[in-house]
Amino acid sequence: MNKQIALIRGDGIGPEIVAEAVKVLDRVAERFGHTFSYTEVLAGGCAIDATGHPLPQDSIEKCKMSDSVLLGAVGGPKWDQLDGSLRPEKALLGIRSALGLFSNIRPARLFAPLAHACPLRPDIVAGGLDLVIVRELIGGVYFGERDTVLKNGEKYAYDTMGYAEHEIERIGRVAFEMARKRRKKVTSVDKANVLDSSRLWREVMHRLREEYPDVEYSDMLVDNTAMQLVRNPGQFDVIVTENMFGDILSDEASMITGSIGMIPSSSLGEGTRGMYEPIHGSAPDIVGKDIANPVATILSAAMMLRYSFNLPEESDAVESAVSQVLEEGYRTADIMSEGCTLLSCSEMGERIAALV
Ligand SMILES: NC(=O)C1=CN([C@@H]2O[C@H](COP(=O)(O)OP(=O)(O)OC[C@H]3O[C@@H](n4cnc5c(N)ncnc54)[C@H](O)[C@@H]3O)[C@@H](O)[C@H]2O)C=CC1
Ligand SMILES: CC(C)CC(=O)C(=O)O
Ligand SMILES: [Mg+2]
Repeated sequence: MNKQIALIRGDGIGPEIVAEAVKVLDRVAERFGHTFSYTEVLAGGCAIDATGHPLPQDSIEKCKMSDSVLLGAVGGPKWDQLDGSLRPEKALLGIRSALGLFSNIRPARLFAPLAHACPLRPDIVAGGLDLVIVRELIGGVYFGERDTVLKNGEKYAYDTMGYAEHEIERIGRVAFEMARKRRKKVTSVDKANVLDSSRLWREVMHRLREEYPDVEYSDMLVDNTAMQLVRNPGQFDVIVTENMFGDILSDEASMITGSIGMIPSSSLGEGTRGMYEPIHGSAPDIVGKDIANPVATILSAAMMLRYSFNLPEESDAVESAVSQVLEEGYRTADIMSEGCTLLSCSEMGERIAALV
């Protein structure tokens, strides 16, 4: 199989972790007889430095011409003072929107050997943890009308959260279909006690659940969900929620895996072209030290193999290699525990690639 992959290395630790995922993809290509070729795409702070814009039109075109996109992370303190539309993070929102990637899947799975790294109580962790957050990705407050205006002699800034029925329905379907392949349980998370957009969210979800009588369904308010994720994460199978709630809850859920460096993601729309990225950011505090955890990016590449290229065996091989490395006691600094062997970012990538 020949595939063209757009690589957005981005900023901060982005280039370090993407390099490790590429090592793993190259090993997959070698072992299974595929050809993966890469197109370098500029987006984020590095694109601002090179072109003055976080997402040049040429970058969008390159992504559209590729079979899929692998992204590290964008942003960092160097660009923090820039105005809203010129910020590196806008590149991320821009690509997601330009490619129509409404469905962001963020699996939070505790690998058994990392149970010790999980900050939750052992009795909560016992038996394993495995949930998926299905996050709506191109609507809600990150894409709503916004402005900063002068009001009563002072600055007033606003952002608006809004959803159309069809936007809620299509992400709801993704969640119900996913639940059918898992433990058949959907928790829809909203703030329907306050927000109109959440009340519509709930109305559409309730309509949809009639089509999935085999799936257990419940509503949960987002503040309660934040608490329940720590108190009893084992109660969740598939969580479906709007853009910002999903963003926040998935960072929280990463703690059940031991580290934010462990959660991958896929972002898909109607077709097979997707964008794959770790859920974390550019981690400016550890950039250039070769200590970042590349596993989330490597597992994102595994999701690309499964969902965009329909290569389940190859994807399984990558996930098994990650499991094996962890079982053998190799760790990056963020998941290090006593008796284990500390690896750098690049050593971890090489070790996983060697086991594919
Ligand atoms: N998808 C993206 O490109 C995202 C970009 N950002 C941007 O990244 C920059 C930094 O944001 P923060 O709030 O600091 O969030 P962050 O996720 O970059 O870092 C939070 C903490 O987690 C650690 N961490 C993150 N990834 C890690 C990894 N792979 N291995 C080990 N430790 C890791 C960092 O060292 C830091 O202590 C900001 O400019 C932000 O806007 C934030 C989130 C997502
Ligand atoms: C620009 C932000 C929405 C990125 C982020 O935090 C995320 O997608 O998780
Ligand atoms: Mg986030």
